[in-house]
Amino acid sequence: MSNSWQIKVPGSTANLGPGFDSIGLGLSLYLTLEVTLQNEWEFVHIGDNVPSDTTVEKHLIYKIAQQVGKQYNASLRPCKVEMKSELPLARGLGSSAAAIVAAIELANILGELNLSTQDKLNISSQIEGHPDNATASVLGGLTISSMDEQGNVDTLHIQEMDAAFVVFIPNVELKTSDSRGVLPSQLERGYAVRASANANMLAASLIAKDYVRIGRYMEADLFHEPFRAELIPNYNEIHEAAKLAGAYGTALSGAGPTLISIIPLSIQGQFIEAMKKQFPTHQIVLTTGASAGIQVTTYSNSN
Ligand SMILES: Nc1ncnc2c1ncn2[C@@H]1O[C@H](COP(=O)(O)OP(=O)(O)O)[C@@H](O)[C@H]1O
Ligand SMILES: N[C@@H](CCOP(=O)(O)O)C(=O)O
Repeated sequence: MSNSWQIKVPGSTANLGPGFDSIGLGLSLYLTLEVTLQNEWEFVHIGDNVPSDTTVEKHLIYKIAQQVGKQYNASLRPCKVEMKSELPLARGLGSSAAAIVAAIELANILGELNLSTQDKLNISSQIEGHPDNATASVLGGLTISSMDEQGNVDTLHIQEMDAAFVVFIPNVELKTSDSRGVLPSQLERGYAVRASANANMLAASLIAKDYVRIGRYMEADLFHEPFRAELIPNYNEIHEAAKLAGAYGTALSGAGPTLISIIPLSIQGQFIEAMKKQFPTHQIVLTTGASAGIQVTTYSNSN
């Protein structure tokens, strides 16, 4: 019988501009949990990018895992969870969605729930409130989704993107809830129609792999970026510099404050070098789409 597992979940960038609350892309930056059965629950945090508090009862991963266990009338075997992460918190790289997806997988293992992929998509998107990050963390790759009022998620999953991505992470946090707080509750119809047309063109360009158009429409959002831009350090400067250095386009990553550029694979080295010189206070990271979503490795007990 197994007594330890590794759960590895990719972070994600949501929206890609006008795909607000719908489009997500898994990134090759990971949250990793090493799980070992023991008599009591325990969380051990390793390195940066993890909350400073490790109290079991308040831990997001513990709370979500218990909530999911309860939903399926299953009790979870206690365990030690050693957690490390490449996803800075509250920066728009889907750390909360990755944590929720990891917690659902944890409940799935410890409660022997036998969840299907569709169950994981539905539960994680319902908890997040929108399916963009959660579906990308579950499946990897690019996801285009809609969630109905009952919380049923329909996702179209596109695996490969022939481009690289560069994230510009500022040294400040911005909670997704705060960044959603500046959005208007209503949009005038003509404005909403233009916003929706840009989102349609982004989705069509992603499926057609028309990278020039992908870049153009990533920069044509009307749903959220116009209202969030003033919260984002160097919003205009990074857009302009990235375009001059050869990016197809740049958008807010999720709710921000990170910005993300999509660039041709051929210019990766020179692009990073130029951006690091121009934005020395940002952490600038070259990444790619994650080819896989949740990955579970089971270690069998030799005793
Ligand atoms: N691995 C984790 N373990 C526990 N809590 C986490 C983890 N990752 C994220 N969180 C919680 O989620 C919050 C960030 O969520 P959010 O504001 O939605 O930003 P993000 O864009 O990073 O998802 C953190 O401040 C923390 O409370
Ligand atoms: N569609 C959401 C995405 C939030 O992503 P996060 O990575 O910032 O949590 C939004 O734009 O609010």
